[in-house]
Order: sequence, then C-alpha cells, then structure tokens
Amino acid sequence: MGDPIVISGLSHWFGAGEARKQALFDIDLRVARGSLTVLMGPSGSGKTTLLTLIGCLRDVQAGSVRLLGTELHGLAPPAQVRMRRRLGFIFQGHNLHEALSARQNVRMALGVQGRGDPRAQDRAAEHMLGLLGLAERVAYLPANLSGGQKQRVAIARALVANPEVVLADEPTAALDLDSGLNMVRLLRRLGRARGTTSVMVTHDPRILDLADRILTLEDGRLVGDRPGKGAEI
Ligand SMILES: Nc1ncnc2c1ncn2[C@@H]1O[C@H](COP(=O)(O)OP(=O)(O)OP(=O)(O)O)[C@@H](O)[C@H]1O
Repeated sequence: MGDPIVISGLSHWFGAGEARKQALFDIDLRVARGSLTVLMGPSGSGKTTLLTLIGCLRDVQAGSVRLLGTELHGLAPPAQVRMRRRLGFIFQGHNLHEALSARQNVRMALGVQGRGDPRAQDRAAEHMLGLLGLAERVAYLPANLSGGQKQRVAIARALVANPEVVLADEPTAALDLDSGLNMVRLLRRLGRARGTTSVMVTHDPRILDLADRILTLEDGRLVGDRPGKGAEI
C-alpha cells in the first residue's frame, strides 16, 4: 500500500479579482502510514488551509492531493463525503451536542456509520473515553464538563470509529499538560498499533518531542521538514 497522503504541486488561493490572495505555493509532501506529523508555522502561514485540503473540506484548485489512494482534485461531492467518513477530525470548537451525554456524543460517530449493535457501540465509546481519562464522566452532559474535558470528548468522538487518517487543528490548546501529552501519546499508540496516520497543527512546543516528523510552513511554503524526537516521554 502506498503512502496515505501524497501531495504534489498543491497551490491554493482565496478571494477573487483584486482581493485574490495565494495561501499555498506548490506544496510537495508525502506522509507515511502510521506516522504522527506536526505542522507548525506562524499565524497565516497556511497550516489550516493545508489541513482542510487534505481533509476533503475544501476543493483542490491546483495540483494533486492523493488521500488513501484517491485523487481529491476534481472529486465529486458524494465521493468527498465518503472519503471524509474515513477520517477523524479534531478541530477547535468541539461542537458537542448539548442534549447528549459524553457517551452518546462519542457513539454518534459510530451510529452514523451504522457499525455494531447499540451495546457494542456504548462499550466502544466508553473504552475510548476511558483512554482519554474520562471513564468517570461518560454519563455527563457537556454543560457539566470543563473545556478540557469537552475537548477530550471531541477527541474520543474523532477516534472511536478507527479512522485511517486523523487531522487535528490545535487539539491541545484547551488541554492541561498531562491531558495534552496523553492525547498525543494515544495518537502515537494508534499509529503503531493500527497504522493510523495523524497530522496535527500545533504551536505547543511540548508536543514536538512526541512527533515523528515536524513540518514548518511559512507564507504558504513548506520551508522545514525534519524528524521529531519521537520520544516516549
Ligand atoms: N476563508 C478565507 N478567505 C480569505 N482568506 C483566507 C481564508 N482562510 C484563510 N485565508 C488566508 O489564507 C492564509 C492562510 O490562512 P490559514 O488559516 O491557513 O493560516 P494558519 O497558518 O492556519 O493560521 P493560524 O495559525 O492563525 O490558524 C492567510 O493569509 C489567511 O488570511
């Protein structure tokens, strides 16, 4: 099987006419299966734009993004939806359903895909919440959880369906040190155990130590690509 993410000659623009602005310039990148890659760079350097292009959340305008063997440039909307279902997204603003418990919020990610019977879905949701340190909170409503706990529920929801690729935009911003490191260690474990490939935007220097690879964007260009320590802290 080839690399799960293969990008070549990727450029992207926002706006039209006078306001047209290029956000990405001719990006080439391959990401290995099971790896944890960190994307860093100054504000406005194009990190989120790149992540959302990989995640099939915007149309590829120029160049090629091959995700899990499928070319995204020109991909029809129904196929985009199917592709997104194979991914796990951890973005800012957790978008939890306020009327549903933590367990139900996580279960929804399985229910949508019709996987397993309800009891098995509950067990899967509880297991993932437990891995994120929320075993005691599975029945809580979001209103009764802290910001960091809500973020961890959102992370559990993104991971419970065993996605092949996880895309995360500053997932640790709302987390304390232990929760942040725990989350990144979990992504690493999933990478080793299941081949889950993770790409994470972060400004968090503590995370860098755990990454397999560190990419730096500046003004829409990939200017740095170095191995992380990948250390087990
Ligand atoms: N929807 C949009 N419309 C117009 N311009 C946009 C849009 N989204 C992003 N841009 C511009 O594209 C460039 C890259 O933005 P992007 O959000 O990808 O950067 P970033 O590195 O993720 O920044 P941050 O760290 O602040 O989130 C910036 O100049 C930004 O202003």
